[in-house]
Amino acid sequence: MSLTRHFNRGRDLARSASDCASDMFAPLTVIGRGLRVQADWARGRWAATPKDRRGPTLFLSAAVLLGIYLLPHGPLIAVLALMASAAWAGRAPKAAPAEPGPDAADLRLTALYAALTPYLGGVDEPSPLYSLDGSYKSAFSAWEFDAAGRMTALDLAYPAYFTDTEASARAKIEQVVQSKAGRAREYRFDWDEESNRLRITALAPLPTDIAAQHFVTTPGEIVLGFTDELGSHRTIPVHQGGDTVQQPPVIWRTGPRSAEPHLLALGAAGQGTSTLIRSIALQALPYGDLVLIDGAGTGEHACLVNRPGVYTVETSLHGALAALEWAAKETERRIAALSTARHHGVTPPEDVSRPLWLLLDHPTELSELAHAEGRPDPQDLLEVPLRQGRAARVTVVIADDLAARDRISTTVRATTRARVVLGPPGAEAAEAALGVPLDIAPAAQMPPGRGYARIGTALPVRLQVPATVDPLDEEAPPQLRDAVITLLPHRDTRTEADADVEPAPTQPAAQASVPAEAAARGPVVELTKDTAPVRPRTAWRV
Ligand SMILES: Nc1ncnc2c1ncn2[C@@H]1O[C@H](COP(=O)(O)OP(=O)(O)OP(=O)(O)O)[C@@H](O)[C@H]1O
Repeated sequence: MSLTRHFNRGRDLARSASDCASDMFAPLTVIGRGLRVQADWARGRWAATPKDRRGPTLFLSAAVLLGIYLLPHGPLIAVLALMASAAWAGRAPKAAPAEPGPDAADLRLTALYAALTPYLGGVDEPSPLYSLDGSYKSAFSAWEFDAAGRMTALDLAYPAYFTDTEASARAKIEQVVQSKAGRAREYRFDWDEESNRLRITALAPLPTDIAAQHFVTTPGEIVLGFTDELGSHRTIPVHQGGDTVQQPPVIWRTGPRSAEPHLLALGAAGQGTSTLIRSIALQALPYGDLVLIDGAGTGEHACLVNRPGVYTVETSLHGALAALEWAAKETERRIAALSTARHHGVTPPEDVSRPLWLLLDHPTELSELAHAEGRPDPQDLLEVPLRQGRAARVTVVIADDLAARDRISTTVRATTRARVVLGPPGAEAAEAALGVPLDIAPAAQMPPGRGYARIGTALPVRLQVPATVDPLDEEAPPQLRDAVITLLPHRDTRTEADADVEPAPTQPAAQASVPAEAAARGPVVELTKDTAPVRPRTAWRV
């Protein structure tokens, strides 16, 4: 042990002595190295001097040395000059500048250029924009990268013969760009077909922390969600993260003057179509009445049961058929009443002008059941409200699974001109859901409630639905549940007093008075999953 200590101590001493010595003798080392350099130089010169000139050279050198010797302090000056020049020649050579590392942007753009070449390169072209031995600088004119080295924008040219009018050709390019630039983000593709240029922009994520709340809109306007500044020129004040900020909403205008009186929302499973229905219901209830059909029967809309203005929340095929038959007759009754009022030049009664909402969550499940049982398809019963509902202020909202889009009836597809798709859709599914190809490449993963909306013939815009959780979902964050409870008609608590439900009128003639009664009735439901009944009201039982 002690031997090791001695050994270590000795080694430390030796190391510090050598450090000291090297510091002390550093000037001598430099001069010595310089003298060696000079000697090498002199030897080289001597070897390079032709033999016949060596004698005169030697003689001249000797004469110079003699002259120096004879000068006052000549030898001392000569020695000092020699030492100084040796110190200069022997100084440590400058470290060679480090080779610049490869530029990340350069590498990424080169990789993207190479990946696009098979799709945009011309085989027989004399000077193609894209070729195997070409440079990205020939086709890419501008680019931007963020601090993390990720591409945020790119401007590129493509050859005129590229079939930029074909959705499938575009989709291939968009797929390549997204795979090279990172699938975690969304990209907007602006194809300038006239000048054969493509502008690619990476899109910042939309905020996901906007909860259900009272939005500042006019009656008939429904906030489907929020978008970016490209998607809306309007902003509304929103409570977000404990503050009030301005956010651009996606507004859907309903009512008799709306060109898009009905909405179809499709979404991948778990991406938030039921949440969208709940969000619409909460915005519609202050101004109208609603019938809700929950085809999946999951009870996700039980919080609306027996609320003022909510006629019914149906989960069974039987109840759904009864409710929809009533809705069809109610639409016809409203049309007749409106036409009579117009004929007599009087204001239509309030019960025909109060908006009526038919909200159907996963109706294709009921369609399948109806088909199996040989009963009428609930979607067929929507024909009258869909076709004549606009004048009668009857608005239909249908939400279903993206995978069930083929089971959506032709009438529904033809009459729902406001469209939403939630979740990351493929190019084909997006086109089927929105009616036009999507010029945005969705991120591989999207939070619930994220998708795209298209109102009428406008271009699709990005959409984030406000977080409108089921207040009966005990796993949902309490503040989000409370936000929804606050908006339910007759804001109350989870301990609302139980009360007998007044029997609804049973005569068809009395159906017109249902809205007024529904509005007048007080809170009657206890907000718990066990006791909230989901049952049809007797008014439209068949
Ligand atoms: N906009 C949103 N913000 C926050 N959370 C959301 C949003 N939309 C949905 N969620 C959450 O995602 C989950 C699934 O939502 P939801 O039930 O609405 O989806 P869905 O599409 O109807 O599902 P399914 O098709 O399986 O019935 C729920 O926990 C819900 O709270």
